[in-house]
Amino acid sequence: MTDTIYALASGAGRAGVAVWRLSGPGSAAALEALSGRPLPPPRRAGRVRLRDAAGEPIDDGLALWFPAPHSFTGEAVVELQLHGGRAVARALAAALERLGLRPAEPGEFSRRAFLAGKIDLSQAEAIADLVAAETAAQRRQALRQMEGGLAREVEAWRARLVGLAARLEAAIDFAEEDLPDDLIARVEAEAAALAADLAAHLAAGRRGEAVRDGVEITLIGAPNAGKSSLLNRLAGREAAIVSAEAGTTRDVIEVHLDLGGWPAILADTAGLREAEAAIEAEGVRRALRRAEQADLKLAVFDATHWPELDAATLAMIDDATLVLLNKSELVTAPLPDCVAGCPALAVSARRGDGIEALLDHLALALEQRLAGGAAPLLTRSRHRAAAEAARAALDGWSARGDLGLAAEAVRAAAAALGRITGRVDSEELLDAIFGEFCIGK
Ligand SMILES: Nc1nc2c(ncn2[C@@H]2O[C@H](COP(=O)(O)OP(=O)(O)OP(=O)(O)O)[C@@H](O)[C@H]2O)c(=O)[nH]1
Ligand SMILES: [K+]
Ligand SMILES: [Mg+2]
Repeated sequence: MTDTIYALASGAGRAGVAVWRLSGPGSAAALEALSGRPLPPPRRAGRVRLRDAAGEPIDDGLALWFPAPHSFTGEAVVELQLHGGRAVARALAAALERLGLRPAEPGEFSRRAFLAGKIDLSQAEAIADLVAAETAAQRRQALRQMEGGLAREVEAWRARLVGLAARLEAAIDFAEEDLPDDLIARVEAEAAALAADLAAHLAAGRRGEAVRDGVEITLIGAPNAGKSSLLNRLAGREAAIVSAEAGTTRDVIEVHLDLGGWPAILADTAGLREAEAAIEAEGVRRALRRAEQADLKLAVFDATHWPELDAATLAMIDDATLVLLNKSELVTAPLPDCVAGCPALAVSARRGDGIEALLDHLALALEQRLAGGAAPLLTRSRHRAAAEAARAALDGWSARGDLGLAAEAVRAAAAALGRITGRVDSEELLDAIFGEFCIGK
């Protein structure tokens, strides 16, 4: 028999209200035992006073009972709204464990919902994404997927593939001369159309992954150009150490930014120079590696040196670079708005000059990168791998050769797509997906 699990579903620590979730065959009996009263009517909040087995009061709150199968997990579920204190939490957990319930594993509620067929894998992933969403774009994307946007499309693709496989298999049973003339041509045209569809979704999926993960923006520049000061200014907090000493930053320091609703990960790096000390040299290596993988680079120069510019930084500039001339408040001569073919902004991390313009520029750059075209449905590398496998199975096959092999390729494509929604799955895959959830989800 399935065991009954419990978890604090809201954040731990002090809070006005904490939400607890119980799921499994023993959840209703646990509520009756703790409240000493009959269950409230299904899906209606009822006031409860909870006591442990010794009659010691635990808390006073609200309880909701969702009889199976009409619940999130498909099992009998009880939700409790109690006060969010540590002592209440400890007392309730102890009382539930005495009643035979056990703490839920991360993602276990969603896993049970998946196993009960309440949601598919892509929807389960979307729940985790929604909980982790930091920007409006991430929230919108996660909601679309949670409401079945990707699952519906995948099922439509699979249905088309299953139809093709059926026609190919029927054709195998025809004698060569009885094969309808255009059958093979029609099957091939349809498979090509589907492959093109997948290719379009794969291209859009790059945007989907970038929205989920955040666009990588990396600050580079000579020591003391003011990279860490700019990071702190953009983050609105002292995330990185700033000092007048050249070579202050060594490790890559990341902050998450919401740029006009679009997500970015801004990284501060060690100042570029021929470092003598081993630790700083390692910092410079990390800076270079990070800059290479960045979606967008912010090349920071000390404007007081203008028109002289640091050569190591200039060498890193490419068409995905924005030049920042920092410490502009110290300069009276006019500064350029273009450096080495890249747009340049005069800014002052110290006074805040030009920071609004910088934020606007970044928000626009992200919008150009992430918006436009159809809303992406593929949002994870896992989805991309499955869609790419399906497209590969459809690529370069021809029903003119061997009908059996062609049918096989079409079935392989359908199976690859099925992995997105969990039609074809393994324990391992489920562990990987649900393991990244927080407890109580
Ligand atoms: N006047 C002025 N000073 C600034 C400005 N931005 C940074 N500084 C100063 O420049 C010095 C270096 O700043 P950091 O932010 O540590 O520079 P960095 O580029 O991160 O330096 P490293 O980590 O050593 O590579 C500090 O003394 C800052 O206070 C600015 O806009 N104006
Ligand atoms: K410094
Ligand atoms: Mg620094």
